[in-house]
Amino acid sequence: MTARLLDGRAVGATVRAGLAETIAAYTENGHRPPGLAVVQVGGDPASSVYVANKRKACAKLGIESFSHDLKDTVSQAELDALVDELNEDPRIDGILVQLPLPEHLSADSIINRIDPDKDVDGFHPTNIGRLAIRQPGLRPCTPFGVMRLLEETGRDLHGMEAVVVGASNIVGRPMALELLLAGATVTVCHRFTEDLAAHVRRADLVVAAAGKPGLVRGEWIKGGAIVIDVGIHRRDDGTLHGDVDFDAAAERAGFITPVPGGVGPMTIAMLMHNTVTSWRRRLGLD
Ligand SMILES: Nc1nc(=O)c2c([nH]1)NC[C@@H]1CN(c3ccc(C(=O)N[C@@H](CCC(=O)O)C(=O)O)cc3)C=[N+]21
Ligand SMILES: [Mg+2]
Repeated sequence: MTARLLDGRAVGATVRAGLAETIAAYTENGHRPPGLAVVQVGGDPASSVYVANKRKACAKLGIESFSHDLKDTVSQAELDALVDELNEDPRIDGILVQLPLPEHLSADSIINRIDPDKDVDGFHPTNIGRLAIRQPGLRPCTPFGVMRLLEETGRDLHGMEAVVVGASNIVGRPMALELLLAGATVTVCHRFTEDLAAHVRRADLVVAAAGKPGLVRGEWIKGGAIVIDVGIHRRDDGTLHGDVDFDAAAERAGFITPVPGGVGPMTIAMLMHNTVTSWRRRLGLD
């Protein structure tokens, strides 16, 4: 392997340590701690593990977490009422409603209902709009985490040919906006793209976020390119894999993220970052 690893666990830990310091400095001066509300609907085991990890990460930093575990039979009206209550609660700086939601509930309507200044996922149309016009509010966590990882490469993104594979609301599209604002020339590939290989072969930076295991082949990677893998898939043997054929890509890339241990831990770190940003703004600390 020739690529250098972009270690999301290590960079995420650095981000979290910085946040812990900020929180300690202000709470020692008598300010209330940051508060994050985590709403989970139904008891999906994978989701529960993930939510429990977020709570632990919060506690370690000095963020107070408020858990709301709702039955999967909860009505839209009840969920709406909870979001309204959390929007008004002065102890709460961030609201995260774990997705996906059961079929009978509308994720769009919940995302739209969350106060954009408490939308620590960065999913609200206001926050996506702010990003699009370079007035970032709360930035979507996964693309934000990727931008933080890219800093580790020390490379200048200006003029770089960046190819984003996947155009989802929560990763691909905001990722393209982030890279555009950073000065890259951005191509977004998606299900209707005719020759994915041709686009990837030109890329100095590839962000794979299609949700298809092994979609991006190692032989497509340009020598020295940066490869960021947002995909996460569990095989029957329990091992995790991304959207990139890692072993072959690592032979050619300059930098590459592993799965696990790459983008995933950065997403959580940036969720904490957004919670602290929202808290500072709410307390007038900036
Ligand atoms: N409102 C909302 N916001 C989210 O941000 C959100 C969500 N809903 N629903 C579920 C997805 C999934 N997601 C992950 C974040 C980090 C890891 C992560 O840290 N993964 C570890 C591996 C974990 C393992 O071992 O299973 C890694 O990549 O190293 C995984 C998954 C955030 N999500
Ligand atoms: Mg797609």
